[in-house]
Amino acid sequence: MATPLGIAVIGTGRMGADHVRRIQEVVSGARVTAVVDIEAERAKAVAARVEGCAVHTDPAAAMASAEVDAVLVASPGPAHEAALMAAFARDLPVLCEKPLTPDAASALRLVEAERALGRRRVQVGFMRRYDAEYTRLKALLETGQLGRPLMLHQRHRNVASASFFTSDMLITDSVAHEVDVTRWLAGDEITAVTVLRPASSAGAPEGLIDPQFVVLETAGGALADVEIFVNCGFGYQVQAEAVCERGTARVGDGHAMVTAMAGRWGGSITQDWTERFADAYDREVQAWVDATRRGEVTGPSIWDGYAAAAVCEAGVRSLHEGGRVEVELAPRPSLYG
Ligand SMILES: NC(=O)C1=CN([C@@H]2O[C@H](COP(=O)(O)OP(=O)(O)OC[C@H]3O[C@@H](n4cnc5c(N)ncnc54)[C@H](O)[C@@H]3O)[C@@H](O)[C@H]2O)C=CC1
Ligand SMILES: O=C1[C@@H](O)[C@H](O)[C@@H](O)[C@H](O)[C@H]1O
Repeated sequence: MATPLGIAVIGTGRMGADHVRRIQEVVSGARVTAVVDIEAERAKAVAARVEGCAVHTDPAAAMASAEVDAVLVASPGPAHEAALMAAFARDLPVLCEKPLTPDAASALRLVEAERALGRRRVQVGFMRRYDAEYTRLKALLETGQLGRPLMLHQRHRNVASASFFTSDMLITDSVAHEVDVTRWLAGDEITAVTVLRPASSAGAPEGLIDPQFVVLETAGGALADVEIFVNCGFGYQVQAEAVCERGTARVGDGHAMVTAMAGRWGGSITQDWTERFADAYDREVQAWVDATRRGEVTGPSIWDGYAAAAVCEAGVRSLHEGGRVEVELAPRPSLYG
């Protein structure tokens, strides 16, 4: 394809607007030809920065345009199913922000709909798979030098949660990343989840169960623990340590630069995901554009999105009912290996 890939960006909030900027200024081989938001003024403000960009309030209307070759979905999770079904109706390739959907049933409907098309059309936005530190960890584990991973310790801290954040969203919106990382690094499905509740922080909004402590079990017997704390107040920290048979490997300590000055030693902590994972988002979107222009779909699949949704749903049950909840996955279609 000699002409740039024409992309419709659905949802022009924080992530959508950042992806529009990325496609226009960082990524090669693509341009934004349409933006969509149910808040028309927000979409118009973003479109005003892009020459020749159409504005819509309905995703299906944008997808009907001959200028749109592919779709980037950055609306909230509950709106993803409708947007993806509209893209499937036009057989358009999609990069869908995580979570694929907030529950397993809707995610499975999407797996079935893609399977009915007979080929993959969707890459799910689990961007940590494109982060330099996480890809090095994955590559090291794949060499086998450390032996099998037995345990994975993960920490996920946000400075403060959004006003609409619920206790369930700590799992479905935030821990969804660690669920994907665990499946990806272990190369295995997660079979059970236990969510424990430490005392909630006085810094968290009234009624929000924050922090939470999540234990994931894999089919091969590995254990992963995740501390999720979305009102830690001090910084954005995402860390993972793999404990293997012959050694350990750890990423996310944030020691990219350490300064020594005026009798003090130390570094700074990133404040949010747009800063910590900026390079990962760039690589993720470029990889999607490149694959789409080759007529391929790579990266995290709709199955990965479904599996994460099923694990998160089990986690939400454990949060409310207590105890260990087993994950029930539908049979994996051959399309997903
Ligand atoms: N990969 C990552 O690290 C991150 C991913 N996300 C994901 O990105 C997505 C968007 O998150 P944010 O940008 O933070 O949310 P946001 O609330 O800032 O923006 C969402 C936008 O979508 C619009 N919208 C709502 N329903 C819509 C619909 N049916 N059709 C079109 N537009 C609609 C809203 O009006 C709003 O402008 C979510 O799925 C979220 O989980 C968010 C933050 C980081
Ligand atoms: O995906 C993201 C947000 O939606 C979520 O709310 C945050 O907890 C994550 O750190 C961020 O990467």
